[in-house]
Amino acid sequence: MRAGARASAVGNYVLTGRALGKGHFARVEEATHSLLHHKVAIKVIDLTCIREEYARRNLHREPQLMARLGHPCIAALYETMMASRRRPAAAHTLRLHMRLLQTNPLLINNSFRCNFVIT
Ligand SMILES: Nc1ncnc2c1ncn2[C@@H]1O[C@H](COP(=O)(O)OP(=O)(O)OP(=O)(O)O)[C@@H](O)[C@H]1O
Repeated sequence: MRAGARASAVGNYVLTGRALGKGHFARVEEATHSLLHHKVAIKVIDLTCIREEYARRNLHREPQLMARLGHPCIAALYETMMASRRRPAAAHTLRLHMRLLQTNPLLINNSFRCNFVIT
């Protein structure tokens, strides 16, 4: 954990303070399960940044797809969680708890090809 950073918990997971990456609407952070001690990646999607009605309506498509897939190229999804700091009824983040990939998932080894199409 970074010097001066405070440990914060998401359910049973404690954020380690290590940022794994950043996408358009999300940041991805490393966390450790407080009882099982295994590490996961938590993708925190900021719902307040999503303005398009289409994107809001289809918010759960990514996790629904992830939950159906099992492949070494795709991080397994463990759990999803809607969260709000103040009002639980007005969730402002969607969190995806997934397998921590040890290498950058965007670097694809030339000797390995994914032979499937997601429709
Ligand atoms: N399961 C994971 N384990 C380790 N690092 C991860 C994992 N998932 C994502 N990351 C890191 O976080 C970065 C951002 O992930 P995210 O899924 O938000 O990005 P993206 O797909 O590139 O962006 P977007 O979905 O906004 O187009 C990735 O490029 C990767 O470096």
